[in-house]
Amino acid sequence: MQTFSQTLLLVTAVLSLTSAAPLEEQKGHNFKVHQVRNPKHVKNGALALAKAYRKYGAPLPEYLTTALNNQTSANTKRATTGSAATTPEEYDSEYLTPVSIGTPAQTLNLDFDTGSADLWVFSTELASRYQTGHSVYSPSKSSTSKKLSGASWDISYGDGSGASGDVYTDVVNIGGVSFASQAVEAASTISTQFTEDTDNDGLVGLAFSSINTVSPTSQKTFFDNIKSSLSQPLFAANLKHDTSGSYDFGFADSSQYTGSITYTSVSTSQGFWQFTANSYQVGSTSYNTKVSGIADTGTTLLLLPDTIVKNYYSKVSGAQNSNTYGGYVFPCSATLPTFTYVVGTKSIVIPAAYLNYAPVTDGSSTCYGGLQSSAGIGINIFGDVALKAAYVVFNGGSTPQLGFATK
Ligand SMILES: C[C@@H](SC(=N)N)c1ccc(Cl)cc1
Ligand SMILES: C[C@@H](SC(=N)N)c1ccc(Cl)cc1
Repeated sequence: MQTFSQTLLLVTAVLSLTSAAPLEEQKGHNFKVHQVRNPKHVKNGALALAKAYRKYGAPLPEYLTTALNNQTSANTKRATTGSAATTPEEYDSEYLTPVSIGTPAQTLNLDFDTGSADLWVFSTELASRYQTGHSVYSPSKSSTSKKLSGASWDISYGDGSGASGDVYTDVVNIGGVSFASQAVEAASTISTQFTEDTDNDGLVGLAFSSINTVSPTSQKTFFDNIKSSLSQPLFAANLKHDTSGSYDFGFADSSQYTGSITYTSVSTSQGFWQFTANSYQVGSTSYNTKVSGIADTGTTLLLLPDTIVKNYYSKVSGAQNSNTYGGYVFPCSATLPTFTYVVGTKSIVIPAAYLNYAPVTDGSSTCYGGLQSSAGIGINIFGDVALKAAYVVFNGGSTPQLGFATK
């Protein structure tokens, strides 16, 4: 409810905002004075109004203080960006990225996984035989570690692997971007897939925090924690075949892709970066059918419906769906077609070489396909075989989106 004097003030303030008569008329003489509006000046009614209130020594009404505060937080320019090199294991089976944890920094090589939301690490809480050969997180050696009282975690992945343990908060730095109180999930148990993977020291979950497994209070991913401080609320995956690529935070690196980035909508309902490709191609044959799936850096292969997989391997002489090897195999000498998925109107072409994943066992002349069936999973998975053909932007803005560019 405004008093008369406040209304008077408001009227005065508004009048002071209206443009005054041109300077030359005001001064009476006729020489042309050419005023140039400051192109940089952003009109800001709330600020001008507040100035008028202050000029008359009147207290600011609540709505005005609120407006100014909202602007201040919005105007606080996000400043940070960062970039970390990510290096493929043999056959591009996974990509490992150095991450610094604690004070002094303990650097571990972690698997960035846009298909899960837990940051967990090999730790001193594991039986010593499982620590051998790994970099492990030792909370007791970090002056900034804090035990998250009563918290535990237990994760199972689609491939049947898993891990569990308790939780600390500590400073985590990735590619120069730091967060002081990141939930660091220390493993005290890990499955055989992890005990056998001697280079992987844990995972950084980059899916949505809604699927974090910490109990009783779920924790935020590193990306969720740093998002508001980034120049732009996004990260990008630039995975490559048989050589190091990068994870970029807060910016899309235009030196790393060609043409434009095509953005497409994301469903976060299952906690994943789920999107829909409009169509696909096997070689030059186009199939006009939509394919939904998740952008998942933590899964090695491209896992799609049987119909698509059958269309693909029908073009590969000697291909068969092997019970022995659990998927489509073919002679390593076979000529493979490319596989294309279309995001918006942008075609992402997966080179044939990426679709010859690896010999079924070292030295074999039978090779395992990079494209396999998603039957039984319940969701299609655009894993590394698909993502390493693109520069992929994971935009966590108010409406999350995925962006794809060729490179
Ligand atoms: C979503 C991924 S797991 C992950 N990226 N953390 C997945 C689910 C189910 C299967 Cl069968 C294989 C992989
Ligand atoms: C990301 C998860 S699940 C998956 N395989 N897609 C995982 C499990 C086991 C290892 Cl050794 C590495 C990664």
